[in-house]
Amino acid sequence: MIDSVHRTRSAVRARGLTKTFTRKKETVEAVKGIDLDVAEGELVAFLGPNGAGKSTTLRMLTSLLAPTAGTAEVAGFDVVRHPADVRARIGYIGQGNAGGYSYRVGDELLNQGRFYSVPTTVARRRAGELLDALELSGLEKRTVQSLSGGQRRRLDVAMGLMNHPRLLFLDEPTTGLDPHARANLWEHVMRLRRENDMTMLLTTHYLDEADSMAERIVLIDHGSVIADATPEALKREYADDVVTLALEPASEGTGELLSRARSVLPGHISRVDELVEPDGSARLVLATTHGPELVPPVLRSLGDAGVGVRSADVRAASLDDVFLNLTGRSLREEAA
Ligand SMILES: Nc1ncnc2c1ncn2[C@@H]1O[C@H](COP(=O)(O)OP(=O)(O)OP(=O)(O)O)[C@@H](O)[C@H]1O
Repeated sequence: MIDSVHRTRSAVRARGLTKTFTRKKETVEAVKGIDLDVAEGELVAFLGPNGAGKSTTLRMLTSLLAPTAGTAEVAGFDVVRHPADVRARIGYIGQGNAGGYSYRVGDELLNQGRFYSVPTTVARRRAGELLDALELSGLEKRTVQSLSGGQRRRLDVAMGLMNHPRLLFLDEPTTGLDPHARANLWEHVMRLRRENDMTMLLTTHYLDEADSMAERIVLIDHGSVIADATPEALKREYADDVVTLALEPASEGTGELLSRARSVLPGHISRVDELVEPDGSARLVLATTHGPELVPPVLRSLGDAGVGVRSADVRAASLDDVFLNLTGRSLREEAA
């Protein structure tokens, strides 16, 4: 009972959060009045194209950047009026590597502890625990510049956790890492999250990462929230699975075959497209909310009507489809 009350407390609450940058004569409306609630214990990902306003939002929530308008409370404190209270309770892992290149790994962690006023003996113990937890043991005496990209990013995470935060902000934690290093970093971060019961708010360009890691996705475009739900709900609401059926050739001709096939399809299909290859072979492309479940009844109906099916392929709805349907643009292409 107590736990459920505790869990529904708000870790982040923003209303009308706005940031306008003005430089010389240029004005950039980076964030346009975002409302956001993150409950304690949630893992929320900001997903959006370059320049959407994700980092600017994160920097306002971590008190690093003053909003132009609107309010935000983080860990119960107003980010403008009580920035020190906010910073004492959060960890922030920015886009760039935090470690000073010529400093030693161990010293960087102790310096970070000092920055958060963690007593030295506690900081030493904490640094040791984090080095172990993030597979950095034995590297204390190495300089930051001698670490691999993945090790450096793990050091960033360790630095962000020196003050034992319950709320962690990560700005593109895995950008630039190879798939193995990305998976490795996530494994560590998720374990530390479980062990420390942390709330997490992160930004990412990687659709697969947001899809598999985030409990909730806040889709941001041009400084505004365009959707906010679980990955499953977003895909159900804004995208379809695509079922492609390659048909067996028939003597009656491709046009007649396709119209006979179409006429027996079950009702709950959002869209049917026909593809005819140069060699005359035909495919039906069906957009539907429940692709895998649609295949058996479609095969039965086509079979009963004497339409042979050579192969069936189901492509599950993706977050890129969601973004495409909401904005007309592909996140995958913009990221590339
Ligand atoms: N200090 C600044 N001065 C002027 N404009 C800025 C500044 N910081 C960000 N911007 C602009 O604000 C907009 C939002 O930038 P922001 O970095 O928040 O986007 P983002 O979604 O995090 O992008 P990315 O995924 O590329 O990091 C962009 O148009 C950017 O050029």
